[in-house]
Amino acid sequence: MDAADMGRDLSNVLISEDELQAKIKELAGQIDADYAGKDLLIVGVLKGAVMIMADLARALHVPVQMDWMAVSSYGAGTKSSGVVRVLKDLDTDIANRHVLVVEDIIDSGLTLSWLLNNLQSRNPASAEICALLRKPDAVKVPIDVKYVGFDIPNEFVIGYGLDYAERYRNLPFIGTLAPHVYGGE
Ligand SMILES: O=P(O)(O)OC[C@H]1O[C@H](OP(=O)(O)OP(=O)(O)O)[C@H](O)[C@@H]1O
Ligand code: HPA
Ligand SMILES: [Mg+2]
Repeated sequence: MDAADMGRDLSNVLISEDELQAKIKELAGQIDADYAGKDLLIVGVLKGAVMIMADLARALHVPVQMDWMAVSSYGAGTKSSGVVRVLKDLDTDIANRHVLVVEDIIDSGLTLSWLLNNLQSRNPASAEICALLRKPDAVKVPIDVKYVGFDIPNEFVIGYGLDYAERYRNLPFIGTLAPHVYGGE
């Protein structure tokens, strides 16, 4: 796929690279203040959270350790299957640790609600969520999110870690997908 193909697949740019980076600095400032003097473990949820984890971690000033979980509920489609599968568990024992889960998006909320329950059963000192994007109109399970970057409309988005059928993750901005790509009008 070349740049022209990529351009035709995009419907529009929802959040620019500059807006993303400014928001990440703002979130990092809040996290720095809240976790000052604490030992923080940030947990990225593969694969969508790779970009936000990499940029957020570099914007933080508090010392952190990084770990990763891989879960999948979307497979290759644009709808959550509702079934969360753990593809890779943490390497770290999180008992008595301050844990901040870093996610690219809360859509239905099914993934994070399941994940938070799972992590809480391991007795961390605290477990909070930082999500770059949230779709308020799509949420099916209420989730207590401490840090949110942007509330966005209920449309399928791509870029900055977010994929459609494993593509577009490397776009540096968030865009919406043209309906022709996934079989719409
Ligand atoms: O709130 P929900 O409706 O549960 O959707 C959010 C989840 O779906 C996506 O993951 P996906 O299963 O596509 O895996 P990926 O990160 O590897 O793309 C996204 O990265 C979140 O983890
Ligand atoms: N885009 C990409 N992946 C997703 C989305 C989305 O809008 N919602 C949940 N996973
Ligand atoms: Mg996905």
